[in-house]
Amino acid sequence: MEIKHIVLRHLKMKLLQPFTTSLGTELDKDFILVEIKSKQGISGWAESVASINPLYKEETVKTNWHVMEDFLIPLLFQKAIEHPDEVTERFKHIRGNYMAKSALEGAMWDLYAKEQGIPLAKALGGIKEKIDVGISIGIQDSVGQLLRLVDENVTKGYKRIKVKIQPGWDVDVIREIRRHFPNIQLMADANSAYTLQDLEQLAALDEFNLMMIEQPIAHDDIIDHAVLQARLKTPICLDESIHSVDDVRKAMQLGSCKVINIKIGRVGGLTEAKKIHDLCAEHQIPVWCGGMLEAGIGRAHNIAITTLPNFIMPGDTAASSHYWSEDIIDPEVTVENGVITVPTAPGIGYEPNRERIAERTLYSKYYQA
Ligand SMILES: O=C(O)CCC(=O)c1ccccc1C(=O)O
Ligand SMILES: [Mg+2]
Repeated sequence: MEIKHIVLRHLKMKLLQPFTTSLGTELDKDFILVEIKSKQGISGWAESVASINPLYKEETVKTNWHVMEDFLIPLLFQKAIEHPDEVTERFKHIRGNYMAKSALEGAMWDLYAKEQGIPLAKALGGIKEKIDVGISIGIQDSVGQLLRLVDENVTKGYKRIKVKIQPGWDVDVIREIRRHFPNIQLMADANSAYTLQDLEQLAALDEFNLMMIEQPIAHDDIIDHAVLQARLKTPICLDESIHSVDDVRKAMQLGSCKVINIKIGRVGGLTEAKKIHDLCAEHQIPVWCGGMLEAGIGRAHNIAITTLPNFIMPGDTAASSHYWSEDIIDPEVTVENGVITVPTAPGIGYEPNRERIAERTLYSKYYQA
């Protein structure tokens, strides 16, 4: 792959509904869109999942821009890259900054697949033509409102319902959902809202047959999670705590979880995501693809990685229309009865819509190789 230039764009998109978690409420989505153009005129695309505030993880739009501009892009320009796996190697000595690395690496993967003339899913070793998806529902003003949303999305066919929980919005809420929907695949995500002090409250969730509870305690912990998992029947799924295949190995060794949420951005890219997938498959740990309220290009990357065989559980990759009045790709991501048909065109398989991208761009900058 021969890079001609890289374009970074800061986009802002209005969410159709506010998204509330234990971390706060999101009304808009700010993100960096990466376009890497080759000398042959092909563009590889990816989104960074870093948001405007350092609430979910430390990275933000601004820190990503700084790290990409001052460190990662110069490294990409240093010498040619034959295969996207080399990007991870090239970035290895730069600590952390997973989302920044992942956005550039993902654009290189898209470019690579397009140069090969194959779908990104295939380039990654994916095998599924269709993927099952679920939906993530934020904290609501009332239980009645939440029940209406669960009903709406179960009716649409989503294969698994995830609800956000926090102290004061947990056991009673889950009990109500179960009373109305005894048989749905249901799970809860706490985004680190609890500590080991809340053991009783978390153990009270055991009677509701949840598929899993996601990241109940600290964002940087795998030790207390192991203590907690030993006391819970409900499987723990780690999200925030996992940045690498080594993190997963250690979490498995300690017994910190039974399921892994793979987010491409959180683990530094598709190459690392694949490694995590493979290690989990080897140890019969199911994985699923998390979401970060991505626009269409990030969504397309999530769809591609989900085609790998050990993505056994439905992911958070809902339809474009769940988030946006208009997405930035053609066609939009659509979900039929909880299933997405994986695109077969080369690369991410959806066409970025330059007009809509320009309308949503607050700032952009070119970097010449
Ligand atoms: O619909 C989605 O993209 C998933 C939404 C979601 O749960 C989420 C969104 C933003 C940040 C963190 C999380 C999470 O999985 O914890
Ligand atoms: Mg989560």
